[in-house]
Amino acid sequence: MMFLARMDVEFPPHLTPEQIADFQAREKEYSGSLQRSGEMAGIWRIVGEYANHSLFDVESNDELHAILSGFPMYPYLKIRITPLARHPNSIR
Ligand SMILES: O=C(O)CC1=CCC(=O)O1
Repeated sequence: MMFLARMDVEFPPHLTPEQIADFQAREKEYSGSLQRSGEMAGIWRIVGEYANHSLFDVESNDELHAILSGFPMYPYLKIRITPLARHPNSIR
């Protein structure tokens, strides 16, 4: 099952730059492992925003939820999910 996620990052003002850098480092590690295992098929920065579009290839809604809630920055992410189905005109 393919899902498109839009994630907007909203850090609260009380976090220090060091705390933010730590979240970003842990996020990069977790995201990298999901990309290497294939559950995260890609991630793109949305130009001009602290936000991304990511593509997930997972077995179920429950698996997607577990993956998303495992992101270290999850408490600071506003996530919108679009389930994707194969388009009849797709040649792949
Ligand atoms: O877009 C970001 O920087 C936040 C993020 C969520 C998943 C990821 O890899 O980065």
